[in-house]
Amino acid sequence: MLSTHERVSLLRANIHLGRGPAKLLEELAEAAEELSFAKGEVVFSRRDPSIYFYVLVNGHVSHPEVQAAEEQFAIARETTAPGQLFGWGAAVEGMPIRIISARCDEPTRVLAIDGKWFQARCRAHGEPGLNTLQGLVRAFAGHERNIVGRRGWLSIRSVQKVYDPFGKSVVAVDSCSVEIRPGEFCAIVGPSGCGKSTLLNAVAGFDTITSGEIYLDGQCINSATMKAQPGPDRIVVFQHGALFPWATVLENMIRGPIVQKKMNKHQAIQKARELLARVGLSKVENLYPTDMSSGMCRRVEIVRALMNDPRVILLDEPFRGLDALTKTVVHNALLEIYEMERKTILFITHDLEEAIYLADRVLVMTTRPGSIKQTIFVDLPRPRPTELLGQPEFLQLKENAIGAVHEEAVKAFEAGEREMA
Ligand SMILES: Nc1ncnc2c1ncn2[C@@H]1O[C@H](COP(=O)(O)OP(=O)(O)OP(=O)(O)O)[C@@H](O)[C@H]1O
Repeated sequence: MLSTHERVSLLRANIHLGRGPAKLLEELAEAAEELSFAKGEVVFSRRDPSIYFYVLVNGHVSHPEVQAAEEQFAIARETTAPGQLFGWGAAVEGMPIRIISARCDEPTRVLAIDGKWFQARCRAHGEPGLNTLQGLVRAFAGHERNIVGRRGWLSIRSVQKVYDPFGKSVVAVDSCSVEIRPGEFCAIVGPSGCGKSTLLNAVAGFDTITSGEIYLDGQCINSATMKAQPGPDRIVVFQHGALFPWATVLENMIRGPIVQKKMNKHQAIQKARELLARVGLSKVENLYPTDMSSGMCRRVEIVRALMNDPRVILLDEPFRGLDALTKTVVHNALLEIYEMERKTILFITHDLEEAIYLADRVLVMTTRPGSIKQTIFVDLPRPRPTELLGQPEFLQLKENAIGAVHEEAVKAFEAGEREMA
């Protein structure tokens, strides 16, 4: 625990009070909450991001959304110096709330400050809110300018799901938190029955959760107190495929947007043909699914997912059961679509090689109740050629993933689970 004096020195580094009443800084120091985060944790996962902002005590925090953007930002991509501010709170009056996720890259300690409280105290001291956090305002003004329009930020916060079949409760997922930035390709792996599909269904809005919240672009889409609903902003591609066998590829493509009244028939046909052409599938538009290979059907399904311009694409083991050669083809097709659209993708699989080959980040889940055990950052350049699969850096990542999943699979086995990863 820091003393009040130490806290005041830390706060003074970045919080410039207009008229500088030392009393307010002291009040702030005493009210701030000291929190510790493990490596890989996301600061916002423990509290309402619209209310808090943070002062670094020690450690290292980076901002994946900022890193993802190409332009230069006024905001630091990393927060490393004690006293630096990060996060977004309701500290500044009149500014729209914009959330930036913050990932701890090493064990990190912070002072968490309730922005609403701070705002109220500023008013009581006659401090105009806008002058009090100059560093933060500058940072966010820069960020605000640059990320407007980017969509697909998924925030899963402390999610728990308890199934209660016949009164015998099954805790499928517990304390599960993860931030997926706009345009990120994130794979989830873990032993059988650890809760991967449960999590995906909760994001898709197919199922309720017992506690926690799930946000999409800052808007709550699932929580214990709301009735989750699927929406066209989140498209799911399942392992068993979902093309209508009685309809041609083109009819399959246009059906959704027409039924949902998002497009008229003419617009839908135009969009479908445009998408098929972009991935070299124009020739199959009049074929029926039964006339095509399973690999081709999967490719069509993924392209179909883009018809509604979703914010997030959720894939639940879409390539399970395909032979190795077909998998290579569909992997490349998916990567091509990803390069083209840069949609946020949440991809569930048992295949660790597939996860590393496709994703920016692989999340390893613990055995049931599932939570995030380990994050494997896949810093391999894109586009990714198939030859990458034999290269040492790829094999090293695969070995790390195998180690982490195997450990959990053994635990699952010991706990009496029949199936293994
Ligand atoms: N509707 C349900 N009612 C009761 N228990 C359920 C229900 N759905 C899933 N479960 C249980 O919740 C746990 C997590 O299931 P889930 O399907 O999410 O795991 P998974 O990691 O996707 O598994 P797999 O890799 O085998 O597909 C399992 O123990 C499962 O038996």
